[in-house]
Order: sequence, then C-alpha cells, then structure tokens
Amino acid sequence: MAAPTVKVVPSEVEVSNELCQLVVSSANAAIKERGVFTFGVSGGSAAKFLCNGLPQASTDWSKWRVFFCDERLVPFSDPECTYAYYKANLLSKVPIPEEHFYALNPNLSVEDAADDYEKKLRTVFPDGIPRFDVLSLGMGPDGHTCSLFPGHQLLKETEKMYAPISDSPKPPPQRVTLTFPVINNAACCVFASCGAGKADIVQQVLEDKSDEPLPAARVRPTNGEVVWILDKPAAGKLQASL
Ligand SMILES: O=C(O)[C@H](O)[C@@H](O)[C@H](O)[C@H](O)COP(=O)(O)O
Repeated sequence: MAAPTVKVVPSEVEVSNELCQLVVSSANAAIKERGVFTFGVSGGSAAKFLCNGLPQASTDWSKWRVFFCDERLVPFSDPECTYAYYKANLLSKVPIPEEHFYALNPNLSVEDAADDYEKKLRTVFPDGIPRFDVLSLGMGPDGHTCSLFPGHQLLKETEKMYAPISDSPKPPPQRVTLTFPVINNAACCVFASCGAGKADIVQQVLEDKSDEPLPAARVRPTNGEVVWILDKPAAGKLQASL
C-alpha cells in the first residue's frame, strides 16, 4: 500500500472544502464509470465537514449509496444519533433518496442491529468483501477510528462486515462499526482532523512504527489510498518533511 497522502490546509473551513471536493470528484468519477457511488460516513466533526460542504455539490445524488462507517445505537430522536444529524443537515438539503441513506434500526439489540445492517449492505454489495469508493473517517484523541478502539478485540474481527460494540469508551456505549476487512478493501479512506488537540495523536498515527499500531494507523487499504486532510494546528507536530 502506498504511503498516506497528507494535505495540510490553514483552517477548518479549508478542511471541509478539501474533504468535500475529494468526495464529489470521486463520486462523479465512480458514477461515470459504474453508475453508482458507494460512500461511508462517520459521526463527530467529519459529519460537520461533510454537511457544510456537500449541499453545494454538482452531482447525480440519485446514484449515491450512503452507509455509516459507524453509528450509535440510539433512537433517532437522541442528539447522539449521527443519522439524525445527517438527516437534518444534509438529507434536508440534497435529493439523496431516503432509502439510499442507510440507517440502523434502533429498535433492535446491538447484535441484531449489526446483522440487520449487514443485510442492508448486501443489497448494494451482493457478494464478497464490499469495496467502498470512499470512506470518510474521523480519528479520536486515542487513535480510534469508526468505533474501533485501541486494544479492543474488534480490531481482530475478520468475519463480520459490521460488528456490534457495547463497551465503547466514547459514549454512547452501544454502536455498530465497520471492521477492518471492509475498511481495508476500500478504494479511498480519507481522514479529516482539525485542532491542536489532535496534533499528538496525528503524529503518533502517521509516524507510528509500533508493532501494535493504533486503529487509525491500521487503515491501510490493500488496493486503495489513504488521504489525511489536516488543518495547520492538527499537523503541528508532524516533521518538517511535509
Ligand atoms: O460516531 C462517532 O463517534 C465517530 O464516527 C467517531 O469515530 C469519530 O469519527 C471520532 O471519534 C472522531 O471524532 P471527532 O472528529 O469529532 O474528534
């Protein structure tokens, strides 16, 4: 796998613009080539970046198929619900058919919700390991991505495409997350991180040489690319080589 591409821009506004430009150009290329764009979205600040920038995009929204990289198992009315955030801030502004923005079923147990979500994934990827065109990822201050946390047994999951977690160190505790076999089969994994508070972990992940890499450092698509879009403060600890 090629080394990650690292793009440093002055501030959060440019991070949002760069992220959305990458997503939309990938989408239009995929739609031109295959007639569909498969996209995984995250919660946290990535959701804010995408919802700020995507409504202005020029694309065929009917060809987008959007899943969560991870999602919390909470009612849609819960402010922690990432689907509710995208529904209010993106789906209300662009004509992605609701049935093409796949939500968890919050009325199920976390195990059943993961199984049910895998069935939805299979409607788009009928067999084999799904290959998303783009996964938009965030990274927590501990180096987690999706809902894959340092030292968690889910880092070793190789059978499930979506796995349940009930002990997320980041609340809320119950979530459904993509696993590494799918993440590392994507064509493009793009991280977007902002703020000086992420500078240490960004350096640790990008210059991670440990034999137990942090989850975000394990994102290495076998036949794809990893792109990091950082604002200056988040890139503050990276070597001058940038
Ligand atoms: O739903 C979630 O909680 C996210 O998917 C999570 O994995 C997030 O991406 C990271 O925690 C980074 O979040 P920030 O960018 O907001 O720090």
